Amino acid sequence: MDPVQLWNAIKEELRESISTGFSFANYVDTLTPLQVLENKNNTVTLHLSTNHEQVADEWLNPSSSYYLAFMQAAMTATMKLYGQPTFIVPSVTYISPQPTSLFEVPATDAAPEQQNATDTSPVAADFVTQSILNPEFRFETFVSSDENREAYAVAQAVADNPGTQWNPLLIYGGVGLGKTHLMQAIGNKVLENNPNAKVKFITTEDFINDFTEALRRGQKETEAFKREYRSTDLLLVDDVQFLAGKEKIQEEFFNTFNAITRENHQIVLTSDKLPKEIPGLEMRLVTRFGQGYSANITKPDLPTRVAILRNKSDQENLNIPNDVIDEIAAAVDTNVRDLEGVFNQVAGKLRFASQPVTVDTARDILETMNFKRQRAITIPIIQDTVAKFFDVTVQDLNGKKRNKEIVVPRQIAMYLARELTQDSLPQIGRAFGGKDHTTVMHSTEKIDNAIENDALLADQVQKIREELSN
Ligand SMILES: Nc1ncnc2c1ncn2[C@@H]1O[C@H](COP(=O)(O)OP(=O)(O)OP(=O)(O)O)[C@@H](O)[C@H]1O
Repeated sequence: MDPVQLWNAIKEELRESISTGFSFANYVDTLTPLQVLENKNNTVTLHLSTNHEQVADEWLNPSSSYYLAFMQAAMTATMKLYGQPTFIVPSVTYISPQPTSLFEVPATDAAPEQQNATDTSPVAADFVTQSILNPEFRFETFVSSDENREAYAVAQAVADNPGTQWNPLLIYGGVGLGKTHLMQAIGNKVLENNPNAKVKFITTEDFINDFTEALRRGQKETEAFKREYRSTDLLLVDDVQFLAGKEKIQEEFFNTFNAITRENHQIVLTSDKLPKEIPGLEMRLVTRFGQGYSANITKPDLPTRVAILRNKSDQENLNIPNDVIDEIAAAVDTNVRDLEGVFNQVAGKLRFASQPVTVDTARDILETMNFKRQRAITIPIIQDTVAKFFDVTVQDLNGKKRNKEIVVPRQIAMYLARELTQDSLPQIGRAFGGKDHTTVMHSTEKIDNAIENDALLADQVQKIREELSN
């Protein structure tokens, strides 16, 4: 969730309750969004900062705060707009005092160069985003599986020996699949090994905002921005696809990148796609981003989803029954974030409602959260249905027999697995007794052609499809 966007939405809500003018300008507009953290207990923490001690006091003391209740109400209303039944917790950090007193409006209109014309002392970059690592994002809490094994291994190698071989490390893949988790695990590990290391985690949006703000403030602040970023031992930048099409930012990013890697310091990037597929990313950045190691993370298959849920249940000492875990894992095949969302609801029921969680409870939760209540179609279900349809056994489908009575059903089962599940070719191959992905490819092509030319076979495939969807 983007902190700036979220904060803007909350501010819109706040306008309903806090009168615009004096109060709003002093207690709301003086807050800067830093980061949104999604917590385990189905809450979200919005980190805000202020340079004014009095403002921080107002938001941090529930007993004396006048506005906190309004803030809380605005946040809850906003999260509903986001379609999430989530509570949000504000966390306000007070960052070094500014020379202005609380109710003074800073003289932003004066040209910064004029203000500082004779002053040559360096300026602190205290306006840039503060780096906050989520302590939960560690290697120990990450479930390693076929879909992320390579990324997991190289991330560990980078954490143990930053700035050596894999620089930059780029982790890429779809939303909610663990890219940020792995990236921050590197940061946490590096800090564990060397608490004095300068580790900076930011989103690309933070980088853009910080640079824009530095430019707006003037030359000394721009220098301070450069010093701050270029002196990091480990720079972690999330979602570099958002650099797309921003020429001036890309130039600054390029220079930052070069300054850090020249010192043999480490950079880790995440992206939703490979750099060469990011439209509007300059060639020199495409080349730089690809010069270290690029590791892909793909969607977790069913056994991995089960393992992630089991792991979370154990970590939180919840003892969730296996059939409940299977039900959730089968229904939520989008990404790990969604999986965690459902898990948190179940965990909440166990903790706060102190009621046993059954498969029916899980189904209700899944339905409320718009996940299909019926079982997802998985490879074992397809194998079972196809085997019954052709009167062969699942062992035959997974075995090596080459007679036509077995080969055709096996190919049809692979074809349907490709069509009806999210599993990759290698995953399907493995599920059919450890076959190579080329065998799966060959089988799906064969059935594809046969459907065109063989009406009987096309009809059989259609009947199985219908059976599966019932
Ligand atoms: N393999 C895994 N083991 C344990 N937890 C995981 C795993 N993969 C993802 N998660 C959890 O899923 C949630 C989403 O992961 P994360 O924020 O790292 O996704 P992302 O790939 O960075 O997504 P986005 O592109 O939307 O930022 C986090 O709470 C993370 O801890």
